[in-house]
Amino acid sequence: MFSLSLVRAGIAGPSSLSSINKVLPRTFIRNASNGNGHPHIPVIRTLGQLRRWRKEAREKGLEVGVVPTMGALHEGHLNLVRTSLARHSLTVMTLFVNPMQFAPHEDLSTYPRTFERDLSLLQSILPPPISPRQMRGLVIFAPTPDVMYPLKGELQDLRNHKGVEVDVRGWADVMEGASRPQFFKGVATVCTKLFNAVEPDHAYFGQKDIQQALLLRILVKDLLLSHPSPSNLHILPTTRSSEGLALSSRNAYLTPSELYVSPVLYKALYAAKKLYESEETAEGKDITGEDLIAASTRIILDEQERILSPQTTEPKGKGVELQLDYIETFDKDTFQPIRGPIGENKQFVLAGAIWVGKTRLIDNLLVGWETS
Ligand SMILES: Nc1ncnc2c1ncn2[C@@H]1O[C@H](COP(=O)(O)OP(=O)(O)OP(=O)(O)O)[C@@H](O)[C@H]1O
Ligand SMILES: CC(C)(CO)[C@@H](O)C(=O)[O-]
Ligand code: BAL
Repeated sequence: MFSLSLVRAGIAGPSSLSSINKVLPRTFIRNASNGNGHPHIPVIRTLGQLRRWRKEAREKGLEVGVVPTMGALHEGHLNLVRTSLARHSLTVMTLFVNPMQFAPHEDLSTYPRTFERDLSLLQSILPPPISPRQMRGLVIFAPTPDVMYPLKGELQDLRNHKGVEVDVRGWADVMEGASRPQFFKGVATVCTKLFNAVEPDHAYFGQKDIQQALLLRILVKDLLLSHPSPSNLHILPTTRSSEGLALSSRNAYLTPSELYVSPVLYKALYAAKKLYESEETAEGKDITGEDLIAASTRIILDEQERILSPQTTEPKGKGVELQLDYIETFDKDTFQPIRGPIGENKQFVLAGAIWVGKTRLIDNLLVGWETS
């Protein structure tokens, strides 16, 4: 028989659903019985429910992985979940569009919210239960803003915010932090709260947001967190479309013409990485950070010129407004920009952000190292 705790954790089979229906509060088992033959995924809404679930997992000695997201799921998110499911008995996907990381002029109100679709996608990747020993469990933690910010006040205009803000000073004000000054404060604050709430043994983030993931490693180290520990905060590679575009929830904003143009950021970063890695420059050892930035920038400016040119014969993407925000080369540990000759065996990040129409896209490539 399946035990109640296994059912609660989402790792017991559908035959046990009637028993949890009797025992668990309705909010906890929302969507418990979906009738579509897929495994159910419990949706936890409150801190109390989450803490009870976590206590049981600890008492049973079950390892917990967390995948923090803002929903509007795509294959990049699903890969994070698959990895956590494969490695740990239990996985919590958090699904919370965090107001604090959006400045008042940013896209909080239009950010895609696709909860029912997200749930179906997650159901479709859960392996069918074979035997209790082989089962893997997934729950969703989808709190309201009042659960995450119990003091309730202003969350976007931080001049008027009262309450705790977590600021990873020295790492949060360059690249993404320079373009979006309150972004990392919001991310660091909400992730500290999520880590306190879930107490995960392991946490999974995507390389697509490399600065965010590396900054969070610094956060857990500097706050002496053990759940997760810095070495258990994992960064998984970026999932891309066949054209190279990094998958992103905000890609949903792009028109077909904009989608056509969008892989230019990846192509620009890739060209600079190849330039650095080419034998010619490695032997010369004198290629500079500025050279790599210039090589990437050139590709974006050329594409900008091409799509705006009345002479262009390629209709796709024609007229799309492309705007470079930044291209940067930076040290993976200090976030300091790389300037002057890079030399050999340097570990750094090539990253950039562009506006495609009204949508801001980011991407990066790692040079001389890999994430883990
Ligand atoms: N293409 C991707 N490959 C791997 N991980 C990804 C990818 N896209 C997002 N992630 C990761 O998923 C987690 C949740 O990200 P989030 O919910 O913000 O989605 P997103 O696609 O990054 O959305 P946005 O468009 O807002 O940037 C983050 O750790 C993020 O780095
Ligand atoms: C880490 C995160 C879930 C915090 O809100 C968000 O920034 C994201 O989805 O990358
Ligand atoms: N993936 C990062 C979330 C954001 O841009 O707000």
